[in-house]
Amino acid sequence: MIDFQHVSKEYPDGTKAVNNVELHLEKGACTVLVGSSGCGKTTLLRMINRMVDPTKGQVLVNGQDVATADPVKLRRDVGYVMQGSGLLPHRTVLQNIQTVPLLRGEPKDEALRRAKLQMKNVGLDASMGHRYPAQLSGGQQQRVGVARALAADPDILLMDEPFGAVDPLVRAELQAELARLQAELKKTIVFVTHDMDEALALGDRIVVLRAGGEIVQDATPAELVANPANDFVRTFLGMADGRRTLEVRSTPEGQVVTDRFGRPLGVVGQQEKPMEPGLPA
Ligand SMILES: Nc1ncnc2c1ncn2[C@@H]1O[C@H](COP(=O)(O)OP(=O)(O)OP(=O)(O)O)[C@@H](O)[C@H]1O
Repeated sequence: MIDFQHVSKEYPDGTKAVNNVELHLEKGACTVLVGSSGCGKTTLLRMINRMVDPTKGQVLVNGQDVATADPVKLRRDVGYVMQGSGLLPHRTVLQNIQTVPLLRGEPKDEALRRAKLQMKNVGLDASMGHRYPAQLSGGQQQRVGVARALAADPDILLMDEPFGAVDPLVRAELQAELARLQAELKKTIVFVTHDMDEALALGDRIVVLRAGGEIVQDATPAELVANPANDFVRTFLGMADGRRTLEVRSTPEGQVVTDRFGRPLGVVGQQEKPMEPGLPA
């Protein structure tokens, strides 16, 4: 679906942001690029919709080199959500969400219908449609940002630290909403974060990067936690300090899951798992 082939980016001031990256992103999956500040995540993301052009190598979307695509059309066809939502301040919520459908020449009533549907999809009350972005909370603005990106019905959704500026509770809510939406929509999502918990919550695949856009590990969340490639990944996961090492302890009250200090975190799940499709009952 999206292929980075020997991709490098050197900015005009000589900064080597990304060096010889080889990466394949699956259609319909959420791939999270995770790594500390400045490791090249945003640079990689922006190469997909040509906000940044590589200095070497190629980025292919469905087999086509994006360098040969019209950048304006590409940006309309690829959804983009960023931190701080990037909403137009003098346009209402509904006007913001309708931007791309109207630019594409869709009839006004169809664009409005789609905008209202997307507001509902991201959990925004219809009454907010006529507010301006400054009249919304940070979390609500991010929801509008997601609705705006989805209103264009893109196959690909690029998300650059979209929930970075909201408090932890709202952030967890937004992550859960996105996971719910994605289970239904199956978009190809590329999600950038420096937060490993967020990566584990959302990623079908997680690509761990370090300085210079070097890929340290590309794995499913379970593989990453079970088999971190090296100390860098272990530290980034918080395994080096034991944060993810949980224990099951027997107590007079029953079995309890604790952290490495013995602090109770929860219990071992008792819920029945749904049967795999196709297996005999
Ligand atoms: N326009 C630019 N000109 C020069 N250097 C740049 C430019 N944009 C980014 N860089 C540099 O390229 C490197 C990678 O930046 P990038 O924004 O891709 O990293 P990041 O992993 O997304 O970081 P963050 O998590 O802080 O957003 C950094 O060293 C950054 O300073």
